[in-house]
Amino acid sequence: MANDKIVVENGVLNVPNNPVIPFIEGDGIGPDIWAAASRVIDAAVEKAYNGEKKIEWLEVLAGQKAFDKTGEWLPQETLDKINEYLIAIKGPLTTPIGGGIRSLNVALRQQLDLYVCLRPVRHFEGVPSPVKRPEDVDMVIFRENTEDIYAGIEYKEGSDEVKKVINFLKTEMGVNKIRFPETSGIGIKPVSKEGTERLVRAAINYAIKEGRKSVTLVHKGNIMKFTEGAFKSWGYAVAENEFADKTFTWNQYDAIKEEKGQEAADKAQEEALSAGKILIKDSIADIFLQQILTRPKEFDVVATMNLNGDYISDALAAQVGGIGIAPGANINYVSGHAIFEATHGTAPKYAGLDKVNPSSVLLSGVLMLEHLGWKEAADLITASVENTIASKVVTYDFARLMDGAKEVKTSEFADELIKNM
Ligand SMILES: NC(=O)C1=CN([C@@H]2O[C@H](COP(=O)(O)OP(=O)(O)OC[C@H]3O[C@@H](n4cnc5c(N)ncnc54)[C@H](OP(=O)(O)O)[C@@H]3O)[C@@H](O)[C@H]2O)C=CC1
Ligand SMILES: O=C(O)CCC(=O)C(=O)O
Ligand SMILES: [Mg+2]
Repeated sequence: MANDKIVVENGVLNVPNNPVIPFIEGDGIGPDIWAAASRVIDAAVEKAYNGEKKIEWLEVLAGQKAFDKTGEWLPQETLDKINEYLIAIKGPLTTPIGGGIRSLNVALRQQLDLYVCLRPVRHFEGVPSPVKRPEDVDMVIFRENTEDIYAGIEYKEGSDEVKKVINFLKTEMGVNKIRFPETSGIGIKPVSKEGTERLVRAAINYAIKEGRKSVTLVHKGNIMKFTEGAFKSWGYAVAENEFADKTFTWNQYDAIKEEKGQEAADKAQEEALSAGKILIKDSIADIFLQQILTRPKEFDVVATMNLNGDYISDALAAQVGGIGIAPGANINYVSGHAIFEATHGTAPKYAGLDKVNPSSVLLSGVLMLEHLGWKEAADLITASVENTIASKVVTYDFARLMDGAKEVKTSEFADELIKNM
């Protein structure tokens, strides 16, 4: 069987029938969930296309497995292979806290410039949830993936570097409000116009393509004016400059209100929305976290910076059953590179127990199949996840919250998904 490369031509993916797709198994629970998810993906592809299409998986190393075999945490060969084959999928990788190596997950996103972290959040019927109407949650998070405080520009307390930075801030920049300068670590938060524009552009393009109603820019711009506040202003400008005929912004609403009064602004917004325009609005991050719980129906596509997006992803995942079922993708819409990955981490206490829910990495695989245009296979998996959960055969995370559920292992859940396909 001929192996082949996925290529991007004029912005469109060209996917052969036997594409080579690199995978990183991941640390901790990675091997358990990847073994289960890859079996389900293969079964769905086989069933959807009667053997005409098949993914040729290519293992690439990162994390502990890479270190044990090569002495490197993220070998150049791994980056080269993903670069070459364009699309990859990965399990979670461990990041030590408070020292040690920087996040390999973040490094992969930065080095391949995968500027969008796409995390759709929807409810599957029957999945236990802490909220009354989890079905009201149907949001798609566009998290900026390459900058912000998450970029890892940090200087350790007591180091020569931090002394230099603090001295520079004091003497060159007139900063006199570092409360304990002798014992502070310093983190730097770069947020750029270009980085914001490409993220918000991707979110609006997605909203247009998928017939979504609004894009909410989430920021803490009242406090961090030139990073998060600028994100909001640059975001509105993208909508107004590049999507004028397809969007109506709260910025425009405010301008009309100022000039002609509230009634005129309400009327303009109503007319725009009934003409099918997408509402571009914004929300300060703290109240946003309340409102996604109390009024989730008001939110649709969400565009935000890296750290906010990290918090929001796990908070929203909780509302629809937890991170065991929350998928994700890291994408560069220009180069065509993408790495699909679970939202959760390595859950070390469950490593090797064949216990956890493989749905997060599996549904990331569904996103990947959709991205490849292999919708039939993607739909088979989605329907099987729905049916299997409805039959109450689930892993521990759901079983502990469901009455009358049968708890199964990770591998058994995969068997059940394949059987129900
Ligand atoms: N993209 C990535 O690769 C990510 C990597 N990480 C890394 O993972 C490591 C551990 O992080 P931690 O903060 O503990 O977060 P984790 O997401 O690894 O685990 C936290 C808890 O979430 C639940 N959980 C996670 N995955 C699953 C699953 N597949 N099925 C069911 N439940 C699940 C478990 O809850 P319970 O205890 O209630 O059963 C688990 O104890 C860190 O090194 C961190 O840096 C973290 C996030 C993303
Ligand atoms: O890289 C890590 O260890 C954590 C990343 C993370 O939490 C995320 O991307 O959601
Ligand atoms: Mg996270």
